[in-house]
Amino acid sequence: MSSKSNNNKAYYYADLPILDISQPLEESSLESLSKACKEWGFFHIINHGISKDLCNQLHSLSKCLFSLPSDTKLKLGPFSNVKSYTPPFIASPFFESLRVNGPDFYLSAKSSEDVLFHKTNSKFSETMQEYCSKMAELCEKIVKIVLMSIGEGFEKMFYDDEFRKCHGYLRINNYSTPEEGEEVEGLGMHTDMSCITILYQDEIGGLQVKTNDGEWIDIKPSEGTLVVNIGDMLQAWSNDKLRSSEHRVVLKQPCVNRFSLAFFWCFEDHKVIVAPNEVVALHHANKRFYSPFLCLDYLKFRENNQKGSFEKVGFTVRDFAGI
Ligand SMILES: O=C(O)CCC(=O)C(=O)O
Ligand SMILES: [Fe+2]
Repeated sequence: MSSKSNNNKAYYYADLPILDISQPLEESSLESLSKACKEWGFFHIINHGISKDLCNQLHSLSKCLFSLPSDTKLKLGPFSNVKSYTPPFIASPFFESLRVNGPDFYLSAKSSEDVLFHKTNSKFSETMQEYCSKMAELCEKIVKIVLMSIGEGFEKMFYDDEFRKCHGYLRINNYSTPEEGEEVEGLGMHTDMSCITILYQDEIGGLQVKTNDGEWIDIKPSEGTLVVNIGDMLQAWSNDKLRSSEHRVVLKQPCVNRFSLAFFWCFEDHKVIVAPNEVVALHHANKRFYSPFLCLDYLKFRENNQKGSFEKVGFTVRDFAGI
C-alpha cells in the first residue's frame, strides 16, 4: 500500500501488480499475480490491445446515450420487456447503466440502438461489437494466466473442460454527482458475480477495494491500463485461492460525470460450480469451502436479494454456498 498526503488527508492506493500481457509471463510476475489474486482480487494489465481511440469512441457514444431524455432510456427497462437499462435510483441516485449481452454483442447493442437513436447512430452497434469481442478474447487470455498463477500446469488441466463455455456481457456506466457537497457513493459495496471482470475507468477515479482489514483503498486510474478483478464464480471454483473482493465507487468531486466500462466474463448458466479435487488439495487440510451449486441459482439468489432488485449491492457467494 502506498500513501500520498494532500491537505493533511492521507489517501491510500493499492500497490497492484501491472502485467504486460503482450509478453510471456516471467516466474516473478506469476508470483506477484498469485499474491495479488489472493490478497486483493485485483490487478492491472497493460499492452492489452485495446486502443485509446476505441475507448474514446465508446466514451463519446456513451455521452450521447446517457444525455437522451429519461423517457427514451426508460423504454429499455427496467420496467419494460427489454431490460438493458438501469436508471438512477436503482443501484444509487448517481448511477445509470446500459447492458450489452453476448454472445452476439452486435444484435444486443442494435436492439438498444434502434430504440434509443431511431436507427440514426449507425456507429453504436459496430463499436460495441468491436470492444466486446476484443474483451472476450482478452478474458480468455487472462483466465489462462490466472489459472497458471494458482498452480503449475493448471491452465492445461482445466481451461478446456471448465472455462470453454464462458460468456460475457458489458455494462456501460455513467455516474453523476450533485453540484455541491461531500463525497457520495456512486455504486455501493458489492462483489462481482463473474469469473473475472475487466474494467476501463476514465481519469476521474473513485473505484475502491476493501482490504482484509476492512479499510477502503483507491484503485487509481492510469492511462492505457485496465483493471482486472476476480469475481465470485472464480472464488468458489478456486476454493478461495482467488479472492473476489468487495469494492465500490465513491465520487469525490462535485458536478462531474464519471464513465466506466465493466466487462463481465461468466460461467454458463447451467454449469455446476465445484472446485476440482486438485484445487482443493492445495489447501493444507484439503478443506472445501463451498457446496457445489448451479451458476444460475446463484445469479437468481443475488437478483432476488438485492435492494431494488438490482444485482449489485449486498450478498456474496459465501452467503449462498459457503460451508
Ligand atoms: O465503475 C466502476 O469503476 C466499477 C463498476 C463496478 O464495480 C461494476 O460495474 O461491477
Ligand atoms: Fe463491480
